[in-house]
Amino acid sequence: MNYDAIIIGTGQAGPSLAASLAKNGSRVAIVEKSYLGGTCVNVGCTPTKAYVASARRAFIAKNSSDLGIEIKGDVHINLKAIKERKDKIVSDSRNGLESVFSNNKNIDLIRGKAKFLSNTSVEVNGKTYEADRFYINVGARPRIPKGFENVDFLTNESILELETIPEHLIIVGGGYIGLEFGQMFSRFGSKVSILDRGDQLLKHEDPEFGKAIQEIFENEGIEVLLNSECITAEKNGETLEVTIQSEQQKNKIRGSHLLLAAGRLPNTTDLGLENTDVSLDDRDFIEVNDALKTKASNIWALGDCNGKGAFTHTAYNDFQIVNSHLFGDKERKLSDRFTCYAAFIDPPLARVGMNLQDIKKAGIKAKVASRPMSKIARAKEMGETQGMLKIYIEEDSEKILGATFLGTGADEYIHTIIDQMYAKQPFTVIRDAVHIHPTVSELLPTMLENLKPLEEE
Ligand SMILES: Cc1cc2nc3c(=O)[nH]c(=O)nc-3n(C[C@H](O)[C@H](O)[C@H](O)COP(=O)(O)OP(=O)(O)OC[C@H]3O[C@@H](n4cnc5c(N)ncnc54)[C@H](O)[C@@H]3O)c2cc1C
Ligand SMILES: NC(=O)c1ccc[n+]([C@@H]2O[C@H](COP(=O)([O-])OP(=O)(O)OC[C@H]3O[C@@H](n4cnc5c(N)ncnc54)[C@H](O)[C@@H]3O)[C@@H](O)[C@H]2O)c1
Repeated sequence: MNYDAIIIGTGQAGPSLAASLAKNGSRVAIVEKSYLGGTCVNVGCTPTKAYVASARRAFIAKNSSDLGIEIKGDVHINLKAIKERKDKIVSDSRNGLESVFSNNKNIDLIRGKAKFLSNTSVEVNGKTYEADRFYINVGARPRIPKGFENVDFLTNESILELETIPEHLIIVGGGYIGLEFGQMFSRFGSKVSILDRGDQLLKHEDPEFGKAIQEIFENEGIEVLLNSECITAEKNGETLEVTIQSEQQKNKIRGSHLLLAAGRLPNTTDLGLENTDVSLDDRDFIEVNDALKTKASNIWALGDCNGKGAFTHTAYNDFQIVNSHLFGDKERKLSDRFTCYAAFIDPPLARVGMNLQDIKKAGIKAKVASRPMSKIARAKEMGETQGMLKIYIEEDSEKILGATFLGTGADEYIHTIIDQMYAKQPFTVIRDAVHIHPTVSELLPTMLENLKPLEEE
């Protein structure tokens, strides 16, 4: 069977690209080996944020006496009902995608696992399909550390299938996945222990943010064990035992359930890429240029599998870049993208561009605007004063280098900074803007009136 283009994977870039190619007259096939919608829709952003919302309601129900709200009696957490709500949101999204494909006569959906036979052909379920161009959007999967293969562990996929709340959830990994699930299950009623081999939570953030999050988690009753390399696990009756190597000693921690949140690996090593000109880097990510083209002139790689981002918005932006080269002004490129993301813990941590460590490493002369949430009127009114805001400005250009916000609503007002960075305007534009009272955002101009040298941080 011959197509103009074949897309492998229905994650966050593939479906939009299929629709655009089809709209512009191409005959397209899109191959999917699992559920339509990929990680984000089925086992990533969508289900976890639905659970985060339930967990926050539970927390508020149990912890509002400081605002004069007392709930007498038990707050019951019904994980089965929480899961049913999540399943409905996920299946609505998945079904929406199914109908996009079935209603488009230029798109064939092929169910099965694709493997390249050459630069111009793939095999799916024993059948060969040829195309002029290929777009790889195969995503990533959980990394299972050595020593854990033979134990009954959970991943971000299986934990979302539980219908009863774990008594004691041990989590290996203090990154986004570990923290989001950790706080959520603690709020559902599990005892939670988060273990990381590093010396702080969220290793990509400045240490003060890792520390602040650790404090917030510990205040909620979550156990955080740092400098703890988890080397193996075994089952002893109903109990799971994880062996930890820390400071020359071996310890054991026991719990009822074990979640592995120890990073993700790209789905690139069983794709038959050895039959093509596509190359992988030393971490098995597909190597691409600024327009996401691989070393094969007719094959592009988008989303998590190219290692240029690990988020839904970066995968979708990859689609926008490729699409601009196909049907637009051909001007969009990877190197124009600023790193930005949020960890959807409560309060959320949101980040754009450089942090203090990055700036120091790059030797850039910079100033900082900062404010603790405890000095923000709206946060006080809401009773949510945990966290702090930092914005970094390059001294010479007056451009914003980056910001890290930890605080209520941070995942929304970080966009004030993101947009300003894309607008390539000096920080003085925000400094002189009038923001609405009472919001957290209204303090951003005030913060920028008080820049300090980095050394005073
Ligand atoms: C628990 C969790 C929470 C997350 N939360 C967020 C969040 O809040 N915000 C955010 O921005 N990001 C979040 N992410 C990350 C986000 O889900 C991913 O970055 C995003 O889904 C990547 O999209 P993608 O298109 O690259 O690949 P994916 O969405 O992973 O899609 C790849 C698809 O390709 C298919 N596939 C793979 N190999 C083949 C093959 N050989 N043949 C056919 N099909 C194949 C897979 O089955 C899959 O459907 C989260 C991730 C996890 C795990
Ligand atoms: N809010 C979001 O946008 C969001 C949410 C969840 C996941 N994600 C995506 O998923 C990706 C993966 O997330 P993740 O949290 O699994 O990975 P991560 O790389 O962010 O964190 C993994 C952590 O596990 C630790 N670790 C690994 N092996 C260990 C061991 N044997 N013992 C102790 N600690 C160990 C590492 O030190 C690291 O801190 C992220 O890069 C992110 O892009 C995004």
